[in-house]
Amino acid sequence: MSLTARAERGAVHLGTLAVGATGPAVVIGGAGADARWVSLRDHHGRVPAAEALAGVRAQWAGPVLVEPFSSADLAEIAAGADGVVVGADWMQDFRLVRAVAGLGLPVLVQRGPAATLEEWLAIGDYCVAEGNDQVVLCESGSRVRAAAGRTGGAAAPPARPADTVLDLALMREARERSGRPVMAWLGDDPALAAAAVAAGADGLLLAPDAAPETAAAAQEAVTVIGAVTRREEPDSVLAARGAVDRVDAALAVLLERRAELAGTIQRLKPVGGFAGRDMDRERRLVAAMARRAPALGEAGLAPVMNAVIEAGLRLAEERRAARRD
Ligand SMILES: C=C(O[C@@H]1C=C(C(=O)O)C=C[C@H]1O)C(=O)O
Repeated sequence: MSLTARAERGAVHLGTLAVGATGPAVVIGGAGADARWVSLRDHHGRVPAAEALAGVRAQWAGPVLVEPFSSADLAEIAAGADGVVVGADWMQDFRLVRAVAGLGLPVLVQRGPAATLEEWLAIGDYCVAEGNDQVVLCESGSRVRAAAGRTGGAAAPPARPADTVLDLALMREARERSGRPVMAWLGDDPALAAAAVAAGADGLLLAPDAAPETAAAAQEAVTVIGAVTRREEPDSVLAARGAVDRVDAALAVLLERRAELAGTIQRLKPVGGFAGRDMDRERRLVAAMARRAPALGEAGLAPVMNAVIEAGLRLAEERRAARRD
């Protein structure tokens, strides 16, 4: 079975950002993300939505989502945000969810830490019943541990990984059952970014103030792991070049790793470097690769792999010479 899943969600547009389209997964969170968000619950309702939005807009021209504190925030959110976050801690506040859905903005529904798949999907259907089908589902973890060292106040979304465990199987099932784009909440910890992308996440949700390094690590997973596991279907030169750039990023990571491993073999073989070249082994590895790259085939792969192998051997010989100096 192929690892590559076809991306075929009904896309949801957060301003200019398409979530669940045939392009790459998106990152929403702090600096370095594709979109930002702000939670008014972090401020316990003391900061008006318009003020919070203005604060983000002053430093960021892209899409902005807002999690309301109460229904009093909704008019200002409707006037200035590109989407609304239904937080994990109040996913089942039906009155507020209904009012949020009624704004007509895209809604990102975080799964409550004890909510079942059915309860979570029902919130999406609830939005649809309000005439809003612009729904993204965000798996946000189940509470499975004591809330040790939990920070951010009782109203803050659960901070991974302190007390919650992300359920990527549930996220994947939500995607299959609902046909909606799905995301994974990573908070400030990018450790599961690669796993989430590989499990089919259409996006990664980071903490609103996630460190730039967290956003960078999430983007790297979207790029490299996405290139391997997510089949993009670009329909323009620009989009196709973006997709090629992601595949090249993955190739670069693998080529560097391959050169290291081939270098290890040169050091361990009785005769390493160009002098110990084993053309039979090279032909066999090209044949094995051709089974995964049938369109290129052995004829297409052989010159590519010859160049790759020679680059590795040159690097190994340079390093050997440097060790001798
Ligand atoms: C790494 C080796 O040395 C050389 C380099 C190879 C490679 O980069 O894959 C393959 C065969 C040899 O010509 C090896 O013998 O396995």
